[in-house]
Amino acid sequence: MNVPSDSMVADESGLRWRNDFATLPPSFFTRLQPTPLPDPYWVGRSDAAAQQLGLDPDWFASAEALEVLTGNALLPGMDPLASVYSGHQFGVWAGQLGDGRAIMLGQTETGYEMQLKGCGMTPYSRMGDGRAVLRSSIREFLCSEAMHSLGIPTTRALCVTGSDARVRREEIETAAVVTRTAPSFIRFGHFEHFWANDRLDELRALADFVIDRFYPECRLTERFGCNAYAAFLEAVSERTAALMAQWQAVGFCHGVMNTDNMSILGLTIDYGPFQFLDGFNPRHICNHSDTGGRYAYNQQPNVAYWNLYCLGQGLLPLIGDKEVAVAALQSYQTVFPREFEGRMRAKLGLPDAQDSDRQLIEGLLTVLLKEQTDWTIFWRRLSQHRAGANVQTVRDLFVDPTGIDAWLVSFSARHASVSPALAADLMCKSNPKFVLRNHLGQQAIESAQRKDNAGVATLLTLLETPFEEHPGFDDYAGFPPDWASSIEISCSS
Ligand SMILES: Nc1ncnc2c1ncn2[C@@H]1O[C@H](COP(=O)(O)OP(=O)(O)OP(=O)(O)O)[C@@H](O)[C@H]1O
Ligand SMILES: [Mg+2]
Repeated sequence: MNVPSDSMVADESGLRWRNDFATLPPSFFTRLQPTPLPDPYWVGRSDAAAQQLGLDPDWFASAEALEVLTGNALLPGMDPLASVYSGHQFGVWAGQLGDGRAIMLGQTETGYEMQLKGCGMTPYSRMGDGRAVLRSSIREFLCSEAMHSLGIPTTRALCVTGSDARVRREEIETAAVVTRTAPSFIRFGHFEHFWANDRLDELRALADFVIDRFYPECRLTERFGCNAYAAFLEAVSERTAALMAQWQAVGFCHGVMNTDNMSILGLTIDYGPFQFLDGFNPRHICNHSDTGGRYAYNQQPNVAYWNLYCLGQGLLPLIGDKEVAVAALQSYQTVFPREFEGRMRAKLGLPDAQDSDRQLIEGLLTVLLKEQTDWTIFWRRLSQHRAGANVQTVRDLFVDPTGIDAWLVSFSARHASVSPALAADLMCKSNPKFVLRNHLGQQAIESAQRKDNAGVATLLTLLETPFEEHPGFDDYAGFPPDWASSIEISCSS
């Protein structure tokens, strides 16, 4: 393996490396090298993510990139490390966790951390093997880029590489590595870790690190008696509320909302057993391991709030007053509904708010619930109807159209004062035609397991521009086939 050297010299990748996270005290991380995988091959690559990083396109296509992004070589200036965190899993304190299979290679000068997921064991691997399998890596890769293109805050994925190295799960599978990027991978669990271990100096160092880089406005607050840590908690809570509104509006189920999977920046992080809703079932549970439904679709906003309480508990020694910490969490209760209604209004093509909108939204959800109408297809057909298509395409989605007919009357009445062109445009930009349904991912995975990566590339193209029509690809925007309901996605990855 190459030895890293001079940190700020641009290398062949076109990037200059630094690592702000490594300036934190040594108790935050362990420096270590990824464990190589034999004979890596490309599975999927996102040129859009590469461009965001400022990565040289020729280098990204090179054999060296394949080795570096599998963890088999380092570029000069990379400073690989795994970080420690703790967390609550399924509502229970789980103690120390950490990057058990993820290693941060460094941070680009443009401000993105680059992390390999599945690149070998770390001191935080516990019983795990440090690896990720091909199927879960493809899902993470595609969904990261899909969410980004939907305008939903997320960690991104630069590429997936595979290897024939064998990995044991329920059965023998092959290994893969996803390269992820984000301004920071710090989670609520990082704060909980230093709180639980009574390491207040480190807790403060972490909070200051995050505030200075990502929430500098908290230093200027006059709220909470000029308490920057309380303002920080409030800001994280509001970002999280906004994220939850986006998840709910697009029908995204995360599946494992443990506090170690909650980003301090309000990003979607850790694509495991996620799913986009097919039919509208608010109680839908996407994670086969979640037998109690803790992370069901309709629980997500409440669970996020619960997780924010855990973060608040972790920050309490810095905030200094429990009542202030509780007050800092209060705005979640107004920001989430406000953001959710805003997102739903956009889906309905309404550029401004009226008091009756909540009723319109709730009325629609009741109608969709009755027959568990397909979430994505309904919204797309409604958008097309507003753009001029016959309303019958919407009515066809219902065995008994009585409810939707009544609702469409109030929808039309509400639209009487809205420009049709403006409404149609807003709806077509708010209601994607393409989302990463389980069966689409599954088909691409099965091809990739036979070393045919064309399906991954096709899906990536569609998901990168999910609001466009893509003539000829309607099959990817259709109803899930019957066999889709038998796909079981669990925590196994
Ligand atoms: N195969 C594995 N080897 C080592 N550690 C693992 C493995 N799978 C999961 N872990 C660790 O178990 C904990 C919980 O796993 P979880 O599924 O939430 O995370 P993950 O998918 O590995 O990673 P991330 O949250 O970074 O996307 C984390 O500390 C994670 O690093
Ligand atoms: Mg995780």
